[in-house]
This record gives sequence, structure tokens and C-alpha cells, in this order.
Amino acid sequence: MYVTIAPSSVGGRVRAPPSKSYTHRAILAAGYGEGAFVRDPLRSADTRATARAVEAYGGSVAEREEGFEVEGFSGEPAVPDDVIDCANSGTTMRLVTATAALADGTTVLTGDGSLRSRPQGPLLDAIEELGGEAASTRGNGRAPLVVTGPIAGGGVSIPGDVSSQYITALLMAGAVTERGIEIDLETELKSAPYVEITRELLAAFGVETTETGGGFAVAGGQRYDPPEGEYSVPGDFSSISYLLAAGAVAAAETVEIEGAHESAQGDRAIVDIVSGMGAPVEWNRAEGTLSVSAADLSGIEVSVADTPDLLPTIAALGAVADGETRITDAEHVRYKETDRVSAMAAELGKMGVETTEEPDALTVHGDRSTLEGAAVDGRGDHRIVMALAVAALAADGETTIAGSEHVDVSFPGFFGTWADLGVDLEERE
Ligand SMILES: O=C(O)C1=C[C@@H](OP(=O)(O)O)[C@@H](O)[C@H](O)C1
Ligand SMILES: C=C(OP(=O)(O)O)C(=O)O
Repeated sequence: MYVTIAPSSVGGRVRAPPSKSYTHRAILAAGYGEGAFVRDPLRSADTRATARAVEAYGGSVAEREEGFEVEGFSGEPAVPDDVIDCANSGTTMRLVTATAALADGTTVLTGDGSLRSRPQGPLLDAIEELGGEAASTRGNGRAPLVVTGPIAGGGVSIPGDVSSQYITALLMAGAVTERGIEIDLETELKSAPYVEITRELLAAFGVETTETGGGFAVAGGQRYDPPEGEYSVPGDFSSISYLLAAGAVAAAETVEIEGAHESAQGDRAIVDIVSGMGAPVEWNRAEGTLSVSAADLSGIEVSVADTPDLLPTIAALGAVADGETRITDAEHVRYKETDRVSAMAAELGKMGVETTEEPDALTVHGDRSTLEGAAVDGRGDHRIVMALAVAALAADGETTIAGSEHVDVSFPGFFGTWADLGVDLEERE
């Protein structure tokens, strides 16, 4: 599908979708236990992929009005009847590849073209180090993957700078192994707050993890069992980034965002980034509301070591801001649904924006007066689509984004929310 967006001003009160990261983990945690009710989950293409995997391992996930009713496989995943299709979701593939290592038999995992291009080698090596068998069918460290268990746990070393999802995967699976898993990081951990999200969620399910000198550890033989048998998912700060950015570049009146409660999400850094660029932002943490007004923005330097998913949003803000916006520590942002560093450089380039790309950085030379509407490509990547939809608000003339349907991966109804904010847009096949 295509969406055409005319330059618009925005205002009003909207609700952030529930967190994708917490929803994935809550569904799988409930699967590792006897089950749980996941209240207010994100119902999206990616989180449904995790739900399907839990079913493949012998659990069940029923969608109810208020949440997902999950029945678990009690720490003993069955050998799936069929290949597990993780679709577009890296989180699903990494987290449930470690689950496969617990099953007494062989599991095959695959995904769409984008997911089959993303790195899985370090996780396969870790499973082998723990005594399982794990291979890429093409021998290139990418899916399709074939994993044979069971593993009993033990010590493992893994790089920290490719994906934090490997650590999350091993911690979650390790809790139900016999011996637990001790993870030694070979290189500095990137996307570190996502491991904190994991640890926070595991604690809420009664599972203890520890930070060691060189990494993390989880004891084996633990039970996943949240109080009252339920878990409530907080709002998603990566999704909030587009709403805050829309307010910062185009609010005629204040934009108010509900569902912004404190949690371990590193992407809450967007609040400081937007205000650091000059937009007035207020965060009422007790109520979980944010309000933002527009201002003349200026460029900023920001590291995305901890917050890779914010790069497309910051790049779009940088295109509207005056002066240079330099986004550093971004190498791991190239391993996402697309290489988001070069995707943003190229697509903003079509809108008249000058950028400088380095292996681990992107500099956007912002000048709102030269930002022009154009035909751009969302690259089949939800975050590229949504970030370009931010830039479109401030462009001179209409912008048409190809692949608008991909927002379903993390923010279903994104363009409905955009319209509620007053954006002048049209979607078509
Ligand atoms: O664990 C998670 O929920 C995620 C971790 C991050 O990936 P990496 O750890 O691969 O950087 C992030 O980019 C992704 O959107 C979600
Ligand atoms: C990279 C992302 O997710 P995943 O790794 O789960 O595909 C994302 O949501 O931006």
C-alpha cells in the first residue's frame, strides 16, 4: 500500500500502543510457565509470531478482549510439528531459537526475506557451546535455522555488540534449564536497556537474574509464575517517538500522549532528545502522559548505542531541525529489518536532505526550508515508514510512502492515529 501525506499541523490527545518488547517477553514467559493472562498486549504482526511459536512448543494463546490468555508448556517445550515461521520479527526468532534448544528433538525456524538476512550466528554458537546442535541451513549464520536440544545449561561467551536479543533469549531459556546459564560478554553490550527490560519482566514473573562482573547469569530450575497469574504491558516508547516527533515538528496546539509510564525502556530517551532539540515537553510520570508543543528545532549529537530503534525518528527530526544532527554508535542499527542508517540517508535524500553516512554514524544536515515532498520507499520496514511520515509533515508538498502497511509490525493503526492528530493523508493499494 501507499500513503500520501500532505504537510499538516497536528494536535489532540492520542494513546501510545502497548510495548512490543514487553509483549513478546510476557507471552513467552507465560509459555515457559504454566500460563498467565497478558493484559493489554500489543496485538501486532510481530507479537503474533511469538504467540504462534508458543503454540508450536505445546502452549496456547487465546486472544480475549482484555488480553491474551496463555497456557504454558511448563518449561518443557514439545518438538514442533512444523517449521516455526517468525515472519519479520527478530525478537521472536532470537527468543524462540533458545527455546528450541530446550526441546528433546529438532526444531526448524525461518522468517521472511528481511529476517533471513539478519545475523543469528552468535546465538547458534552459544547453543553449541551449551551442548546443543544449532546450524544455519545455508551455513551463513542466517535463517533458516535447525536447532536440536536438549541443553542442560552451563557457561557461554557471546559478543554483546551484535544483538542484545541473544542475551535475552539465553536468560529466558536458562531459567528452566537444569543448571542455569552464565553469560560472559566478549564485547561491550549494545542495546543494553533491552536486557534490563528482560530482567524487569522476569522479576515480575518471579524469575531471578543477576549481573555478574562480565555479563549476566540466571539460575536453573526456576518457575515462571506472575502474581495473580497476570501481567500488564506498559506503553511503547519507540512508538511514542513518532508521536512526540510529530508534535515537535508540527503541533498547532499541544499533542498529548497517554500510556507513557516509566519502565526499563531505553527509548524513553526520546523525551530528552526532543526537548534537547528545543521542543517543550512535559512528562507527568504519575499519570503516564506526555505533552509536547512545536518549536524551531536545532540539531543535536546523540548516541544510539542503547536506543537503536530511535535512529529513524532522530534522523527525521534532524531533517526538520536547523544545523547538524549527528547520530553516533549506530553500527548495530544496520542489522535491523533493513540497514536503517543507509535507508534513512537515501530516503531523506529523495526529500532534499543532505546526510553524511559513516560506518557507525549518520549526520543529517538539517534545513527545514529545503525539505520537499517526494515519492519515498519505506523499505518494508515499519520504522522507516513511520519516520518518513514525520518528515512528511514538515515538507513542502506531498510525500508518498510505499509500503505503508508495514506499520502493522509494531504500531497497527498508525495512520489512523496520524489522522486523529489532524494529519491530511490518504492510503491506497
Ligand atoms: O529485545 C528487544 O525487544 C529488542 C532489542 C533491540 O534489538 P537488538 O538487541 O538486536 O539491538 C531492538 O532493536 C528491537 O527492536 C527490540
Ligand atoms: C528491530 C526491531 O524489531 P525486531 O528485532 O524484533 O525485528 C524493531 O522493532 O525495530
